[in-house]
Amino acid sequence: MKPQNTTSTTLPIIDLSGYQQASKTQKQELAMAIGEACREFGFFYITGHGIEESLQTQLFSESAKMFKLPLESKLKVHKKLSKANRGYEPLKNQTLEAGAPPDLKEGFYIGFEHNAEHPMVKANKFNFGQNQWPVELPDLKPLAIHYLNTMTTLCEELMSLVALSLNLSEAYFNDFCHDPLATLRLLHYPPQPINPQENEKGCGAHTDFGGLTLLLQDENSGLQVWSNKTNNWIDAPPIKGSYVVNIGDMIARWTNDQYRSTLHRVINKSGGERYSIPFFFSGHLDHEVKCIPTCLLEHEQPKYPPTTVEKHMIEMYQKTYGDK
Ligand SMILES: O=C(O)CCC(=O)C(=O)O
Ligand SMILES: [Fe+2]
Repeated sequence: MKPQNTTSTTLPIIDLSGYQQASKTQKQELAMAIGEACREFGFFYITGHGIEESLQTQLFSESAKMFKLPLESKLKVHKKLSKANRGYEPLKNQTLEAGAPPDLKEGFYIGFEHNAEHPMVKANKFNFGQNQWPVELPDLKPLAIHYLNTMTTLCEELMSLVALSLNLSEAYFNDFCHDPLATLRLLHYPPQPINPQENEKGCGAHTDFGGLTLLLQDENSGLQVWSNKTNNWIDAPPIKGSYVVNIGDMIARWTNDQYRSTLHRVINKSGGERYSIPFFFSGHLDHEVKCIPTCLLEHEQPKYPPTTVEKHMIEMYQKTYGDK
């Protein structure tokens, strides 16, 4: 159906250095660059984001240790034992591309460490609850929680730039950003088999469900992004220290697809083990997601009915996990 070769087109790289001290004009310039990338690709890299490389390296190191634990240890923290989808998911547990074989990846889900008294936990909100931590790795918890908090702040900044890029006030998405669902996912991809089943790959073609995804990759390529312009897959190779940022379904719904929630997939042809760490910023679960009036062009109708963050997230988990 779709050509399998990739082109050498590259995704834009946006340097956020100096964002904290940026003038209004400088913020507008950054916002313009983000807007352009969101319209054309729905994907871009960020550098100068302020997340220290040593933190990224430590997290990769803990992640590799976690996946190297005996299966028996990992199964003790299987995500099916958690009410909040936290913990380990074995290889081939999720099918991100409908009709394709299950994904050749294993993962580990981490969220904010809220206690049972937190209002969102008490209200049984989707994916709010306790984490599960492998006893063998005492350093993982403080590191991952610190990383989650830092990434959340970065996403708040990016959401205010997204707002500016749409000619909205910088604070437009503040309610969305309040008490958000934010998920860290440690991923491990074994090498692509020499004789894969038809359409079998690390991660099937999919769009991300939430607001923003910030992906940290190790040195191994594998991520490919669909380009509507060239009708082809574009490689998104790792750039040391950077994040690949992509727009999730909610921003596409808000903007009536002016900003793209773009298909992407992973084929780990590196020959070695590939590790990646996506951070999903999904926002406040009760937030309504419906077309922003100023994003509707003349004579256009909203393409998607209004929904809430929570409804959309539940629907997407059901779609990709089936009864698992
Ligand atoms: O591992 C990657 O490079 C991408 C992962 C991804 O797209 C996802 O988890 O949604
Ligand atoms: Fe994704």
